[in-house]
Amino acid sequence: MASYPLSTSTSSSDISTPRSISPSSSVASGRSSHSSISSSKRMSISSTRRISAANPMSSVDITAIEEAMRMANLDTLRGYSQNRYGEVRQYATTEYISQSQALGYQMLSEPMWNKGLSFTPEQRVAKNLTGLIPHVMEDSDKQCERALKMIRTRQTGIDKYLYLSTLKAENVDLFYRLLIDNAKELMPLVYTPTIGDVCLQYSTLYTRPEALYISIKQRKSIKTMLKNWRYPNPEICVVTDGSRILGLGDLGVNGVGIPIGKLALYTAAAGIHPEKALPIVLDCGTANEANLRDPLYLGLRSKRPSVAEQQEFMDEFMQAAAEVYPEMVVQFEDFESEKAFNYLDRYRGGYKCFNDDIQGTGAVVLGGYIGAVNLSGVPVEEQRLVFMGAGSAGVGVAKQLVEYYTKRGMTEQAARDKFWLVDTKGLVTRDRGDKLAEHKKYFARTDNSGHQFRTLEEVIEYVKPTALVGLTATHGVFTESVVRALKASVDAGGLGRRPILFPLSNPLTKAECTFEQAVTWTDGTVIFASGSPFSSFTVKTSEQPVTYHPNQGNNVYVFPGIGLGAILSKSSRVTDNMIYTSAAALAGSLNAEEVQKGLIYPRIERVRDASLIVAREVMKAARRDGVSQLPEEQWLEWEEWGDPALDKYIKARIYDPEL
Ligand SMILES: NC(=O)C1=CN([C@@H]2O[C@H](COP(=O)(O)OP(=O)(O)OC[C@H]3O[C@@H](n4cnc5c(N)ncnc54)[C@H](O)[C@@H]3O)[C@@H](O)[C@H]2O)C=CC1
Ligand SMILES: CC(=O)C(=O)O
Ligand SMILES: [Mg+2]
Repeated sequence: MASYPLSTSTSSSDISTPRSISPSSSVASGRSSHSSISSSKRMSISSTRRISAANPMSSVDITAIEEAMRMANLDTLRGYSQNRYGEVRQYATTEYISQSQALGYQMLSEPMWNKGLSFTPEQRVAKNLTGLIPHVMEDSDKQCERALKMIRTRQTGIDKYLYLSTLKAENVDLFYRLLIDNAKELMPLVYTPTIGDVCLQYSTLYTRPEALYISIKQRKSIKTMLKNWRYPNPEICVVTDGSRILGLGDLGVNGVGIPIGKLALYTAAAGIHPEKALPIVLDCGTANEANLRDPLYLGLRSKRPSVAEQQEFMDEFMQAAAEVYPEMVVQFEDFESEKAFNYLDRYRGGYKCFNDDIQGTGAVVLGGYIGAVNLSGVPVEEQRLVFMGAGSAGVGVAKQLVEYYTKRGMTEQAARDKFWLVDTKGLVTRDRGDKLAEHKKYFARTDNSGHQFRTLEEVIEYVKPTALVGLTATHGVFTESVVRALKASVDAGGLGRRPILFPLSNPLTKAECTFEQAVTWTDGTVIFASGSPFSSFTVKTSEQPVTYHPNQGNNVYVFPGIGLGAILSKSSRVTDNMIYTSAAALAGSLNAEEVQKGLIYPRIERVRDASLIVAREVMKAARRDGVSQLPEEQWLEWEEWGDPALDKYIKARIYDPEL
């Protein structure tokens, strides 16, 4: 057990000092005063000044606090202080019972400031923490070891998730240190697949708010609700209306687990500061009968209103968000297909926004496809792709791949002809007889000579594809006969060509087939990527066992870098080129070991490295498209020094938890 001598000297380094991100001059404003505080507990400006002068939180800028109070029209102060950016903000938790004790408890109860057992002796004395935490001082490794031990003793994914969630609510640095250093083990807990189970039960599991919950019933106060967010000036927001959560359907407000999880990955994978991440669920009711019947359900107990009314609400949200947080990039997540396409078209010209399911998924699959084609032995021009699923993800991916082909010089028509999309009614054709959703029309085939192909087997027999992509949210649709037919159609000439098989639906229970099935049914030749992670699979042979490694084809490899790139380049819009570039950057981010292993994505442990490369290239694309609002001199300087200068800029601005 580590021990240390207690010293009475105070440290010059203050925990509240900004660390890795450049200071901002913005201040919290517009908050209401808390008149319920008894007068004995109130602090006047002068007492604040006295506290600040007397105690070691000496970096607090009194002028800025006074300015914040003036703007908020406050005559009493309830715990304003500065965060790491130098921004003034309000403590939600502060009840000043006595100055000396309050300071220590504040440090421990504020998750962004709590350093657990890492507080140095100097900090413990300076912050009046002595006696409030055990004597031992531990580095981050030791504290992570304890947390990992606790996680591993828990039996279910949800129990592990709940432990992690509590940790995040208590000690943000420790949570992110743990997540970053143990990405392979822990990412499936805060993200897919476990987050799917969490969303299904969110209303029962709920213990504390972690997002903004904006209901259509309170649509006139969206701005007020946005301003009520705990931290000032968020830079990235992930918003859903819960209408298509992973492959689990309409979960209503329970879908909020997705924005929370995605933003945890923004921090872990791209170093967006946790204070700058804003998860939002727009509650418009739900079509989910089980939720509507659940007495514990936390959302509006009503069916969704008309599409037009939901759109009006979305219009109001987008306007309010841009007004309250003009710098914030908005990521649309898990909106049901029609809305997903509509909102992207509607807002992308006027706001800084992108759709992760359409554009992020398009980019991540393109990134993996580039590597997969190289491994397959089938030249890219000869590839023929069948997509099972023609929703926001299926169409988004197919369109991104069409762009890839056209950038390689193919005509748009020839590129489009490489794709056969299948949905619940069979091959999507112009003359199928049903009213095709708008987003499917682009890929509707006209070369079917009036014949309608109803099953995937029929489509494979007809198309003879080289690649099969699943985005159906339906487990088991890649049957043994389907996968064997794919293999046969790729390897018809016995040239050792390999099939590309991407069952991409989430969570794991919705994957179109498993990794083990894919390996077995293709005799180990498959090039495989799934949306949620599968384990490696070892086949025992008469000689020595052969282990096959799956890839995870999930938009987590691009959305954090797209968001970070858009933020750091101060982009006024998220352009198609920024999205496209993210795919190319991802494809180029594998290291030699990964290439040698036959992977098509970097190992998930390296997602942070990949995100930084993606962010850098997205920034450059923003500049090329004329949407970066960084000063021209800055870009000229980077041009002289090249990528290392830009990398340095990015690295200096990202969050790296220190304990
Ligand atoms: N790996 C990744 O990064 C991503 C994975 N996804 C996953 O993709 C899935 C689909 O998402 P969306 O396109 O947004 O959903 P969606 O509901 O818009 O589309 C689903 C499509 O699949 C079709 N479909 C459903 N069952 C089918 C069946 N048995 N046979 C043939 N077609 C069938 C539907 O007709 C529809 O065209 C979800 O599970 C989602 O989690 C989505 C985004 C990213
Ligand atoms: C990964 C993701 O965005 C989805 O499954 O919806
Ligand atoms: Mg999604």
